[in-house]
Amino acid sequence: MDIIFYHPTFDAAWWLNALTTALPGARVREWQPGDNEHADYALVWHPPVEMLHGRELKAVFALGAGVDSILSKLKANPEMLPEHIPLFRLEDTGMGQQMQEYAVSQVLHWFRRFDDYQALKQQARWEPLPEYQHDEFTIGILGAGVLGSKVAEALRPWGFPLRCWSRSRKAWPGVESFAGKEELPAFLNNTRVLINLLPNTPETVGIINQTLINQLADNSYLLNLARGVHLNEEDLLSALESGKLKGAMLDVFSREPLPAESPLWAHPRVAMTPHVAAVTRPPEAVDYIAHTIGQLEAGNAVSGQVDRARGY
Ligand SMILES: NC(=O)c1ccc[n+]([C@@H]2O[C@H](COP(=O)([O-])OP(=O)(O)OC[C@H]3O[C@@H](n4cnc5c(N)ncnc54)[C@H](O)[C@@H]3O)[C@@H](O)[C@H]2O)c1
Ligand SMILES: O=C(O)[C@H](O)CO
Repeated sequence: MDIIFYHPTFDAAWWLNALTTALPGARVREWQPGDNEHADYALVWHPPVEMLHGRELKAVFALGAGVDSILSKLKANPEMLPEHIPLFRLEDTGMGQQMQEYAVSQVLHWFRRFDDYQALKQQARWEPLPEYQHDEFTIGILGAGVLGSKVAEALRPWGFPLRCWSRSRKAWPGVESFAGKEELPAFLNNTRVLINLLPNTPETVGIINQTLINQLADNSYLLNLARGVHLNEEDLLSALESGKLKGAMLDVFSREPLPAESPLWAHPRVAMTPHVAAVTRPPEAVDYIAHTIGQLEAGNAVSGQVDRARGY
């Protein structure tokens, strides 16, 4: 079996070695421009069109959870990967735990009013504030997939009312499930902390805008862990200005790296990280890909295949 690998920043030597160990007998090589030799599988992130074009591959694996960048490339270059070649993505592979850590720590930060105490400290003010109550801190998770479910699971023991929104209804213990566009208003009503874990699709671009934010509880908080294009950054700034939103924690931005002139950098109620909420963990990713290839070779059903028409 021949496997080609391409990632703009990962240590290819490490991956080649790990894949060869996990798939004994496989010949794994780093793809280089001009390499048109046979391959059965391709492991990629931001691949050049010519890497995949014209190949009769058994499958392609995207080396991340979100497939928006490869799907938009495929839209512009459909010949790059014919529809009959399946595209897989990473499901969890350690990202779930990272999202849990991020979400739990940030929700508790807001719930315990550390943002307020930080602001008071700037003014050298010693001022105990009233406690927030769990029942006034409803947490709504947009996107109830692999990562949304892990975040819900980690938040459950903390006693906050939990709800999720997705295309189809979920039956998760302790989580109220809302499904489809028609139930979005009910999901937003009274939500105090909105956590975004949707995929980037034509239906979800710009979803966190003024209309959506206005339906949240007053003094609410936004945690964007998915993609920058989900959020209208001007509407966010207006909502912070009006007081509708009390704070935002952003990991992803409409332009990355965030341009120096963005007002988000200096905003006192916006915190941020540089798209690191959940990164690909190579050992877990290799295990997952090796297992999936083994299942595909054995003709067994596997999960993680991207539905190109749906966009995720
Ligand atoms: N910031 C980071 O570091 C980072 C890391 C990993 C993933 N992500 C992002 O997180 C996203 C989610 O990952 P995942 O593995 O949980 O994806 P997933 O495909 O398992 O889950 C997606 C969820 O969104 C819901 N959904 C999709 N379109 C919808 C629509 N139009 N209306 C309602 N619900 C809709 C689905 O029903 C599903 O519940 C990824 O697509 C990626 O963009 C970000
Ligand atoms: O989708 C992912 O895996 C991360 O956001 C990296 O882009």
